[in-house]
Amino acid sequence: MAGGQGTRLGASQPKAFVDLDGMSLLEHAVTRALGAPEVSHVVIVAPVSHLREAGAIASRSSRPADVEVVPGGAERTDSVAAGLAVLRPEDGIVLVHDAARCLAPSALFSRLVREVRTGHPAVVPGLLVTDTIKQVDADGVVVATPDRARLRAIQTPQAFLREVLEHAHASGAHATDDAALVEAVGGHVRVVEGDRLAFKVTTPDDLATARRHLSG
Ligand SMILES: Nc1ccn([C@@H]2O[C@H](COP(=O)(O)OP(=O)(O)OP(=O)(O)O)[C@@H](O)[C@H]2O)c(=O)n1
Ligand SMILES: C[C@](O)(CO)[C@H](O)COP(=O)(O)O
Repeated sequence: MAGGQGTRLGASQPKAFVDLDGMSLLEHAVTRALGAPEVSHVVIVAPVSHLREAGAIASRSSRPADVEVVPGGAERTDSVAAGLAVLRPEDGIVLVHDAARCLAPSALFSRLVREVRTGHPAVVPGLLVTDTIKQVDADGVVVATPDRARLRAIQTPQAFLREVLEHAHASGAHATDDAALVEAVGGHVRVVEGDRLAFKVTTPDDLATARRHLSG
């Protein structure tokens, strides 16, 4: 998913096309996705304004025949739907990934596919939460302190049996992640150990963190 604008990053171009050590975030993400032997087809969902740039990334990737580009939609869910619409008949497991999580390693893609193959229809990576999280009302008054041991900070790639994800999207609902759509239609979503490198570049600080990771 590279169809967002990256408003919180505040760069002069959409976030996925911002440079990170000589390569855009999107190119880092595509390179790592293609590095997983289980990944046979990549669909880049890009802003209408950047279809050409996305096409160039597809062309210079390690497997250009397996990478295509489609225009995204207004919200992330619309962009995912645009990607689902061009899946190939043989695409049985779908990984939905954010270009913003550009350093998620190939091994994480492979591990998620393996989890789906062992019989879990929807598998997402998550990290233990290290802060105490409080639920507040509209006035900022605490209404609950959930048990931290039961909380996970969810990442991408998120892996699904294709029919499970298509069924969830057919509901027409919107959510910030695809697992929530599956949950909303009564599907079982399993959380497995995430990867610190799969953090999301949202703000300029996150971009600086990504640069530090790459430099050593
Ligand atoms: N209409 C959209 C919105 C988001 N995304 C993608 O979804 C991922 C996660 O979204 P986020 O980090 O929130 O990206 P943006 O929406 O671009 O950021 P912002 O909310 O700061 O504008 C990103 O890789 C983004 O490109 C997308 O494909 N289509
Ligand atoms: C899909 C996601 O990256 C999982 O953590 C996240 O929900 C995207 O949310 P955002 O609001 O678009 O940043």
